[in-house]
Amino acid sequence: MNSFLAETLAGRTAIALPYCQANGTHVQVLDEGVIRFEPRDPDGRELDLVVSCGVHGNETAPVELVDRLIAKLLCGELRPKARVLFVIGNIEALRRGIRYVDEDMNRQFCRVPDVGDGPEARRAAMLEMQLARFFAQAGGEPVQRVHYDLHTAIHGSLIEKFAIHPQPAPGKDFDRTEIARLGLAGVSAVLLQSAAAPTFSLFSSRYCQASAFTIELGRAMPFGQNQQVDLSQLEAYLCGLIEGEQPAPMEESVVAYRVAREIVKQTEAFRLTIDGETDNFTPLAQGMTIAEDGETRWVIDEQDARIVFPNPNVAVGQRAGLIVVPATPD
Ligand SMILES: O=C(O)CCC(=O)N[C@@H](CCC(=O)O)C(=O)O
Ligand SMILES: [Zn+2]
Repeated sequence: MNSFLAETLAGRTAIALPYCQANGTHVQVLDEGVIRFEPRDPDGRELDLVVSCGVHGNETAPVELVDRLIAKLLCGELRPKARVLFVIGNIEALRRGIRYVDEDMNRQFCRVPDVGDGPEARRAAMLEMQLARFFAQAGGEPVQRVHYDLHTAIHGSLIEKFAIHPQPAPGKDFDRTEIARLGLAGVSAVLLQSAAAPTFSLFSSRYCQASAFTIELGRAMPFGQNQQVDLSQLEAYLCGLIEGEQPAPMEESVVAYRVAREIVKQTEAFRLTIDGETDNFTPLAQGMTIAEDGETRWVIDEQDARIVFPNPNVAVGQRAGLIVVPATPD
């Protein structure tokens, strides 16, 4: 049998009623690239978990990882104790091996009622509905809700695996326990967002009350060329969660940075004055100019600043980089 990913990319999705595997696991394909697994007795579970990947079509290592997890569940090697929803995000972009077809899908979330009519905007709205339904359907006592949106980065990085934790809703705080747990998955840093970017993880955090993270897992490569990206620790961690483990967080294992400023491209004149290939987390000296856009200059006034996601080739109005600084513990 072909893998779930291969069938999905070939356009052979069979959306169907749920069925029950020999080991009691309930399985349902809910849409193209969206599949749910539930234990025989979901009331005893401790976790509802969403793992998404391929929101950017050129970031394939996490998609291969998700496909392996789905295969293990489909053949019965993994028996879920948690409810799990897997999402393969931008299928058409994955087919073409490009970041997006029309617009960056990871800027199309939380847009109700102004949903656009491009393919990414429509897909994002459908995925929001799937997540909202997945979390709302949970019966029994309320359980922990977690969403990991898995990505890889355009550039190299001085910290290979890091997470972005969306800005919490007013009155809420960052989830320190789930941040510390990420250390068990091989993630060594977290960026605490200070503004609401319309990403998939912001959606599940704000609208589904999930502990949500975008996770960067190395460098973006085409399918079959991800040998340099070692996801074994993350894979083992996710298998454990799916099988009902509630691992103790690794205190102090994840270094926290705060997003001090977002560099937003204002016009087509925008340009970086640092090398566009600069690695993520490269330190920036105080006083240096890192970008300009007509009369506007981005000068580093923060201490211990570092650059993350430098990219002058984004659309006007989008983020062209983040300036981050060490987060002081409260
Ligand atoms: O490497 C890059 O420049 C971009 C990598 C990437 O896709 N990052 C995500 C982060 C999303 C977030 O801030 O939560 C993105 O830009 O969508
Ligand atoms: Zn991405």
